[in-house]
Amino acid sequence: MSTPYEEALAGTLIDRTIREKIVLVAVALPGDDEEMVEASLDELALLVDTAGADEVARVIQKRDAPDHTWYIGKGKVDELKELCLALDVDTVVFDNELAPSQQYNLEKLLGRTALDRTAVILDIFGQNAHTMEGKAQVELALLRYRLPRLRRGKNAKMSQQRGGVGARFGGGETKMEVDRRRIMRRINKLEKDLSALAETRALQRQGRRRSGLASVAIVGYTNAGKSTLLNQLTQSGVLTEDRLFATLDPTTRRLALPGGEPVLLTDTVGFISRLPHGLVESFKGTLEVAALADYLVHVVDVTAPDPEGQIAAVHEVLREIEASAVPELLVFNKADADPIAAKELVESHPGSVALSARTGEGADVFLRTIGDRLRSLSVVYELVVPYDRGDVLASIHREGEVVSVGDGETEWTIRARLSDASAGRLDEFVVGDDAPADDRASADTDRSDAEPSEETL
Ligand SMILES: Nc1nc2c(ncn2[C@@H]2O[C@H](COP(=O)(O)OP(=O)(O)OP(=O)(O)O)[C@@H](O)[C@H]2O)c(=O)[nH]1
Ligand SMILES: [Mg+2]
Repeated sequence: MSTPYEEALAGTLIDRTIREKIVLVAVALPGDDEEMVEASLDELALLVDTAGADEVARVIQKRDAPDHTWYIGKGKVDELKELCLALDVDTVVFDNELAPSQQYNLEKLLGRTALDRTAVILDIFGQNAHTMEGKAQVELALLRYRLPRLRRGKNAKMSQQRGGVGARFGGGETKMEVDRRRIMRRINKLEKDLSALAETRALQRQGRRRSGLASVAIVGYTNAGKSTLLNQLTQSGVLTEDRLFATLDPTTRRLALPGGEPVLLTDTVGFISRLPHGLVESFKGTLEVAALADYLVHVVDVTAPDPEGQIAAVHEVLREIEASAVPELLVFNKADADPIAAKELVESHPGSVALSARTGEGADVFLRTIGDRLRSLSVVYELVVPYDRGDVLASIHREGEVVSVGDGETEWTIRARLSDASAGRLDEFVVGDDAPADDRASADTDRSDAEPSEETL
């Protein structure tokens, strides 16, 4: 018996026995730079390839505005149909987001499946989710996408009979109402499950906070080398691939910084330009790791066609998930493949570092930098430590910067610059700090539920 997830993907998995032939379509609106439209289509071709199909042609139309009915002009749809017949094309994929009605009209006229960028991304996500939460998030996004498109089931017959990309988002028209109700019930169930998982995660997070470890999230454009970096630094066996969205499920590992201070490093899902809003919504559980981190390591691929554009796209997603306020360290990766580009990018982004996650070159500077950055977030705390707790004095020296040590009758009074995390861990010895009033309020709240505990992952 198949699980609901398998069922949700049943119409959605690529038929591996054929590689579908795909025509890519884009509309250039006034103000769109032609090169950018081409670059965006190159990326769409990569997405299509990752999903398991082949680009056989691309069509670009300049328009003042998208056509309400077809997105492109009617004349262009006719041309597109000719092209599909001539090249035996299975599916057309638009780089722009199609309204359900436009998708329906296009399929009716073309006699084959019409998809948009969002559908292709959803498809890749569907193939790459492995954990329970990842699968629930993907299924939710897929069902939300499919719901307003249910009626188009009878279209694109050819593609549906053959399976493949096109079959993925269709529904049976005869049982449309039944399907709709079923999907809505399933959406409700998934939303409930995901919010229960969010609660579990909040508890885990509380545990981590108590353990006092600073959290660092690795973010960046898809394929930038985030997982390779995590592996390089922590010898984890996270899957790395020259494919888009290889990672959907977050992995957290403990990493010791050069000063000895441990941090939690999390590798997570990559971003892309115009990441579908529905996916961001469904993946908020996974994405919140960035918003809640103490620091972001923003990995950029220096060999990408437009690294600056990718940085901007990542910043846009960070804004959408409310992670803009978290400080970031820009890391220019794949310096081994293009050292000159890496050097130029570092020069134009003061404070950034370059490295090769693959060879490890530059990792030492990176680690020192992130250590310094985390320390600079720190506050001067006053601690009272009994003379018989030399171990505590040693950890203060190791993790922070000691400003002064006063000797008392039975104890040292130490002023030291500590990260929030270290202060949390040393909570029982802290008697005061010089944080600004509101910071202190939040630091106190954070620490109020802290108790000395083993560091836990
Ligand atoms: N030359 C070179 N290739 C690298 C480097 N780091 C990563 N790569 C390659 O880039 C590709 C993507 O690496 P990943 O680590 O999977 O990238 P990611 O950012 O985790 O990608 P997603 O999880 O798909 O978003 C793989 O083929 C890596 O081998 C590097 O420093 N140099
Ligand atoms: Mg990855």
